[in-house]
Amino acid sequence: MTDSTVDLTGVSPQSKAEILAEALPYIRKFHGKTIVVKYGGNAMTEEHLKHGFARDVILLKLVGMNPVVVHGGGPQIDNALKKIGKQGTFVQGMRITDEETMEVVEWVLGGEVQQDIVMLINHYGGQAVGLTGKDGGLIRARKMQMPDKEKPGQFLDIGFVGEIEAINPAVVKALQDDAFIPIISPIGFGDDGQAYNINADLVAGKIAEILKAEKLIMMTNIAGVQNKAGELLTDLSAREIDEMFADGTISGGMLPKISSALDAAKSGVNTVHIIDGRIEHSLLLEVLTEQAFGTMIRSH
Ligand SMILES: Nc1ncnc2c1ncn2[C@@H]1O[C@H](COP(=O)(O)OP(=O)(O)O)[C@@H](O)[C@H]1O
Ligand SMILES: CC(=O)N[C@@H](CCC(=O)OP(=O)(O)O)C(=O)O
Repeated sequence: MTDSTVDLTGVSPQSKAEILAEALPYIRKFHGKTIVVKYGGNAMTEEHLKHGFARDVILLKLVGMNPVVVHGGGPQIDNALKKIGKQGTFVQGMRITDEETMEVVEWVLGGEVQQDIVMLINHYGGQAVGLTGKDGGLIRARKMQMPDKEKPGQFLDIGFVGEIEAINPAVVKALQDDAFIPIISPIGFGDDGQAYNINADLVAGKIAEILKAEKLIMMTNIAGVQNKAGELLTDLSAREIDEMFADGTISGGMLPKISSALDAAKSGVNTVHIIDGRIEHSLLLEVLTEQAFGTMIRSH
């Protein structure tokens, strides 16, 4: 048994068959549809989760869906920064990115993390191709203007953090048509060739929107969005999200996540989910079963 294999010895043949049969309507419904998966750095901290994820993505592709993976790597960047004696600092969920940090970000995201995912998917028999925003002009970015909450009308300088100016999905579409699985690193490029560090949730949301994805699934390190009392909210409307932003219930990395989830839902992505990527095969559970899971973001 490999470390990504679930032990089914106690499960009866009948139950195994039922699990497979339950997937059939979902396979039919999502056949030929694009599923954008945001694979957060916190959902890839354990080796067995990475193996399980790679196999899940291949399975979705093999049954006729078009998975597109946008990966993060926040904790992995933090580890690399620690090695050079630097500490990661965030403002409203965005990493302050000086020149040295940008070099680390490019190396960790576009190198280590992306190649790790590509290698695992290929190891299990899929055909993954790694892309950064530079490839095929995929992500054009500019320096992010971050409003200073203390000084209305002014902006904070958070370095080489980018916001998306435009997405050119041609390269992703070409790969999809050719049975490849695109693995996208959230690094954008300015017209002058400057690389920008973009929060992976923003890239995933925008890619889902541009590709007219059926689903956007954000895999993170928490069961879903919680209210002030710490209870899991199984679905959230735009109005509820506004209230939670206003009263501070949503903070840190959840801020860009919810914003881009809501933008994607409003822009026509049919279903948007925030799920717990620490659960083995959470991706399959979300796409192929009736299991209610995580938080669904509604556009109205
Ligand atoms: N209302 C909330 N509900 C759930 N998580 C929240 C909330 N507000 C802030 N968070 C934080 O957001 C984190 C997820 O964002 P982040 O760490 O950026 O994840 P990822 O690396 O997967 O993008 C959670 O682990 C949690 O600490
Ligand atoms: C600007 C900014 O904050 N960029 C992120 C990019 C990686 C990311 O988003 O990773 P997760 O999805 O694992 O959080 C960062 O530097 O951490």
